[in-house]
Order: sequence, then C-alpha cells, then structure tokens
Amino acid sequence: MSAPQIVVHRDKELMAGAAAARLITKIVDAQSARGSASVVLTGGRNGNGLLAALAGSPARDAVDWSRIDLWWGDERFLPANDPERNEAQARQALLDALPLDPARVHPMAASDGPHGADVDDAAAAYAAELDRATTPEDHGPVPAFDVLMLGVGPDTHVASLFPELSAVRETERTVVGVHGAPKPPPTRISLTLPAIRAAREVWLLAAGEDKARAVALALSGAGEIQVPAAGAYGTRRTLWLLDRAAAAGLPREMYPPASP
Ligand SMILES: O=C1O[C@H](COP(=O)(O)O)[C@@H](O)[C@H](O)[C@H]1O
Repeated sequence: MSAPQIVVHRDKELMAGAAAARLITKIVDAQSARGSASVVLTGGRNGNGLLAALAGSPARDAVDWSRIDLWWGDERFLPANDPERNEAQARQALLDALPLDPARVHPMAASDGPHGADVDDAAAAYAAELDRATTPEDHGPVPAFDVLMLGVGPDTHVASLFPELSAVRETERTVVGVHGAPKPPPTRISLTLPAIRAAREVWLLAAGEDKARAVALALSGAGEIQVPAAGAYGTRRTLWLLDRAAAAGLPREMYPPASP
C-alpha cells in the first residue's frame, strides 16, 4: 500500500493536460524498462478529458502504441453500439486515432455480446482474460498494471464500486457484475478493490466543485465500504490528480502549492 500523494492544478483543462503528459512519460518509461506497458482506463468526464488531451499532444508519438495493453476499470453494461459505454467514449476521445494492436485492447463485454444479458458471466470472462494475461512476476490473478486510472464520482464511487453495494465488499473475485448501481445504467461490470490494488500506480482523477466532498472524505481516513475511493491505492504509488475546485475541502497543509 502506498500513501496518497496529492497534486493540485489550477483548473480541469490544466489537470487533463498535465495528467496526459504524465501518462505519456509513464508509458515510455515502462516500455523502455519492460518492453511493453499496461494501462487501465477509466470512464467519466475526467478520464475522457485526459484522453482528449493526450490525443492533442504532439508527444503522443513518443509512445509505441503497438506495445501497450489497454484494459478498463469498469463498463456500463449496454449494447455494443451505445455511446454511453466507457469503451465507446475512450475510442472516440483517443483510441481510434492510435495505431494500437487490436489484440492488446481489452474492452469489457457489451450486453448484446457473447454473454448476452448475463453480466455475472461477462464479469467472470473478463476475470479469466486478466488471469490469462498475467506472468509469474505478477504473483496474482491480474497483471501488475503500470497505471490504473480512476475517475472519482461525486458519491465517492470509483470504477463501478458504489458505496455500500456488494461489489465494494468483494475480497476474492477480481471482476464482478454490478446490480442496482445508483448512477445509470444500473447494471455494470467492475474491477474490485483487490484487482485495483494490484496496480503499480493508481491515479485518482477529480475536477470540479461537485467532487470536493468526495475527495475530502476519501482522504480523511473514511472506510472503503462507505467511501470506495478511500480503498483505491497502488503498490508503488497512489496519486490524486485534482483541480483547485475538487481540492477545496482538503486542509491546505495536505498538498504543496498549486500550479499558477
Ligand atoms: O459512471 C462512471 O462514473 C465515474 C466518474 O465519472 P465522472 O463523470 O463523475 O467523472 C467513472 O469513474 C466510471 O468509470 C464511470 O463508469
């Protein structure tokens, strides 16, 4: 478990651009150290903002996009052509513009896919896909992802782990079907906290005043069942990337001076 490190940027645009630059550097470093990189994408406004900023960055050509595995932290269990799917939004924001190896892009199943409407079966299939991608060095059922990104919801949810629902209580399985989510759609697929905690680095993204309460709760020692974001951390680094509005509820001494 790594202690949270907090970085506060002036506004959400600067936060997205700085996080995109950080991600490019991280991927390049991982590829030069191990030959490839693995990244877990998040849905939501901040995750998609980061991907759009990366799409507009000339530095994106520093990455060998054919040597990266892309996974998702959660998915809205909707038909494949639904624009509300996290996969669809990531493809539109960035992925369609990249020379990725399709075999290394790992979307979660759609509700009209091979598992039909059985979200639990779809979740089990994703867990099996993750397990197949592991190496002995991973020491577990999911890869030690280089970076796993999570958008923090106003209710403190991360991925599709919502406060008090059974998914956030899961301690064995790495991927679960989510039923009755309070944010539409109610049916989702999500990595669990044990899977999230296998990542080398976990980056939590939050911008805007509607996230200030969630950020303050998560960083105040709250329990992960009531505040799922409090339970998300990486083995080497846990990075909270915020804008000033989202950081407004934090004691000022918790983070260094914000960017100008
Ligand atoms: O539904 C979801 O929402 C959260 C956060 O989204 P935001 O728009 O409030 O930033 C996201 O983390 C999750 O991946 C997504 O499925």
